[in-house]
Amino acid sequence: MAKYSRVSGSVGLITLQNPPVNALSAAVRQGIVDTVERALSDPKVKSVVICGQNGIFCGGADIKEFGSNMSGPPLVPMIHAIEAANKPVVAAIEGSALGGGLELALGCHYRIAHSKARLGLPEVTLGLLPAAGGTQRLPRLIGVPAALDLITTGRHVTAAEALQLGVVDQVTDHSTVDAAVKFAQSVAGKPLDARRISTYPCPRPSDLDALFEGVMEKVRQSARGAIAPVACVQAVRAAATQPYTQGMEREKELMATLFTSGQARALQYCFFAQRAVSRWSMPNGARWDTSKPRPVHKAAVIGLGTMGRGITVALAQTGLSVIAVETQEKQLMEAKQAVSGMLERGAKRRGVAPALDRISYSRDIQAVADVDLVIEAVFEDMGLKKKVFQQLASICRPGTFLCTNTSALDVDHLASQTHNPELVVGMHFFAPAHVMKLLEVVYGPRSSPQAVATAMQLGKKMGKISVAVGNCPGFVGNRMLKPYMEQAFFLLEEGATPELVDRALEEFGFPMGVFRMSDLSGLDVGWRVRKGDGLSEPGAPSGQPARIRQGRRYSPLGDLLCEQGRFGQKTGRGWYQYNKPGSRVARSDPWLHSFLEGYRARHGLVARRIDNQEVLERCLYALINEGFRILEDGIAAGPEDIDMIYVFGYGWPRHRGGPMFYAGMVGLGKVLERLEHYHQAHPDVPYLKPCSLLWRLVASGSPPLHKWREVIKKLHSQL
Ligand SMILES: CCCCCCCC(=O)CC(=O)SCCNC(=O)CCNC(=O)[C@H](O)C(C)(C)COP(=O)(O)OP(=O)(O)OC[C@H]1O[C@@H](n2cnc3c(N)ncnc32)[C@H](O)[C@@H]1OP(=O)(O)O
Ligand SMILES: NC(=O)C1=CN([C@@H]2O[C@H](COP(=O)(O)OP(=O)(O)OC[C@H]3O[C@@H](n4cnc5c(N)ncnc54)[C@H](O)[C@@H]3O)[C@@H](O)[C@H]2O)C=CC1
Repeated sequence: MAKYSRVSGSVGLITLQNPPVNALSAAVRQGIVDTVERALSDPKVKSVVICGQNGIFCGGADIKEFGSNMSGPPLVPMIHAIEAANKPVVAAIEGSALGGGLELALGCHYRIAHSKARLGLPEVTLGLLPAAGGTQRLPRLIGVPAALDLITTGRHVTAAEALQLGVVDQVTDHSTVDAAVKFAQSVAGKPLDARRISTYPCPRPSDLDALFEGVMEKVRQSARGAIAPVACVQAVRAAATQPYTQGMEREKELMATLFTSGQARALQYCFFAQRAVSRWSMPNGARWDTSKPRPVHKAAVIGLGTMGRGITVALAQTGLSVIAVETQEKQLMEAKQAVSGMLERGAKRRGVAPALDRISYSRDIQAVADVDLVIEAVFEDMGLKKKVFQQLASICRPGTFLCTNTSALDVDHLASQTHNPELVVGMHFFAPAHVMKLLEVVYGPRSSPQAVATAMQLGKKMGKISVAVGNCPGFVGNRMLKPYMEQAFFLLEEGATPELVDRALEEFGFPMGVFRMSDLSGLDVGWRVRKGDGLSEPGAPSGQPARIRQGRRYSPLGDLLCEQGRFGQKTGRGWYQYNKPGSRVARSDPWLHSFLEGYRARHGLVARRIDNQEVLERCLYALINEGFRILEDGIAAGPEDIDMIYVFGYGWPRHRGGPMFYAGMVGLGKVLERLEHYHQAHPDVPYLKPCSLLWRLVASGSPPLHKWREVIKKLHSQL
């Protein structure tokens, strides 16, 4: 809807009304068409102001309408009618003007923004392009390079930057609507020809071809297979090289291709899934809307290694006081330096003062006695962690939440070391903790809803995408990684190379394939875990074939590399070779290839040709199958939780929506059929055996993802 009123005698005021973000639904578009017509036909009205209610101009097209039969007046002619009006139209921009909202404002003759407003064309992040003239008007207004930047990245700019770029005409610290009404009065009756952006010639930089080639190359590299950024460049190129009307045709044509693409569906799914995961629930019925978090003002971090340092930075940047505890003098000194450096660099980027004085350091765990919440990040060693939790339970004042950053250990077992297990949850950050967006909040059977709510809220405050998950080895993300990596190892045994496997996964859209990733994080990490699990004794345990452990197929390849001191980047050798320890550029290693040949010969394995399809199917479907098991076990409440964990924590390409969404896109029947096929070929690999939830979903006609919860509920009720 749009409300119409006449203010100050001669100004028609149109207020967009569609909470919470005044998205341009069919009703809003109809309201704009009607009210603009009314204002233009009222002789008492000399100028018009368009604003949005509740302090937000407009969040763009109504994304919820995209999947449905779109009715109502289309945006393009509506914006044209505004631009063609013979009375000045002023956009009063408060809060946000995004996507179609900014395109509407670009159709107006003037734009006035509040100093706190944010503007942008984020369509590319939804797999689209600004198809209501945005790709044609913006370059005409601010030039090709700046428009390309905004349109291909989708980044939001502040009002100050928008003013500097020339997107808005004025910025105010006071009431934007008052300023816009005053301004509208001052320009009433003035000629408008020079204010219609579509009539501007598009500035043509002399090196146009080189400019577009450079941008296209950059965009293709960072897009990792996403098609929308490429289409955005093509649309802006049309603005720079063709008359406006033809440019609009090109914009429409490109949008039509994007609009129906699977990528747009995946990205729009991610938009809503990202928000849906904050509405968490636990199997015992506790939920986000009935569980009140407790405020956290002061927190402690125990252990200042890789993770503790990042967590300390993230907490301090959020405005909390932090007590940072590290027992080793040398580590403490290094940590102080590293944390200060990270804070200073971050503050410089954001143009604020570094939060150095919010942190106090100590070697004595007694220093945490009066904090509201503790995050333990000592070595991944159950014995050590148990001791730390026992200490915390006796030192901290009653009611303190005790959290662990363990990546796989049993949170409930740690909780049992304290007098108040209900106050214990996992807060599983990802490295580097002050940068990575994902936080898994792990609840055990005894964690209280308030502890979960508090950790979730703290995560949100830190700018994380927090996902609440149940307690099991590896939780969600690392549990699913196990079958994925296992398949990659098996593929090497069967004839693949690390290069082949990584290439297939990187072409799929992962920033790094499994072996490059493993070299980066250190092969010794997994080795230690496998040793702890009794898997990686040198040589086969007596009476067992070398490649069988605990009754199932096992690949000792990773262990054999570690035995040679090949820990990855840190030692300059791993699945690849590096110029020197710590170097990042992975090079193919002939040693590794002959090592693989020798290994196969020793075990009587005959290398066969493996193609990309097999790599993707075996690695990804094994991972997805585990995702279904996680849903079946109730460890994740819904597929969106798993998908956001993979998108934000594991580099799953966002334009493929996350593993569970991807399974739906491929077709559950196909995933099931391929898993069965591979399981028949490898009956000693339990991860390839399709799980019962997948069978159940296929038997129920492969319902769309938003209906999976019903099937899961039924499955649980029958158990
Ligand atoms: C051939 C076909 C031709 C079609 C032509 C289309 C041409 C186009 O030009 C296409 C477009 O406009 S696409 C839309 C572009 N706009 C955006 O991407 C902005 C999305 N929204 C935001 O960034 C933040 O919500 C924002 C910054 C606005 C506010 O952030 P907050 O943190 O304050 O609030 P959120 O929690 O994000 O959002 C609150 C609730 O509003 C829902 N929502 C937000 N934007 C929406 C939108 N544009 N459409 C529909 N719903 C939207 C959001 O889901 C959330 O809902 P709940 O989770 O239920 O609370
Ligand atoms: N490194 C990673 O990528 C990730 C690690 N994690 C988990 O985070 C935890 C920490 O891992 P990292 O930071 O990598 O380990 P790290 O080895 O870099 O650091 C551990 C630190 O804890 C200190 N420490 C040991 N005992 C202590 C005690 N009693 N009191 C205070 N400090 C003590 C050590 O001196 C060391 O500085 C582990 O549980 C790990 O599984 C979780 C996510 C990712």
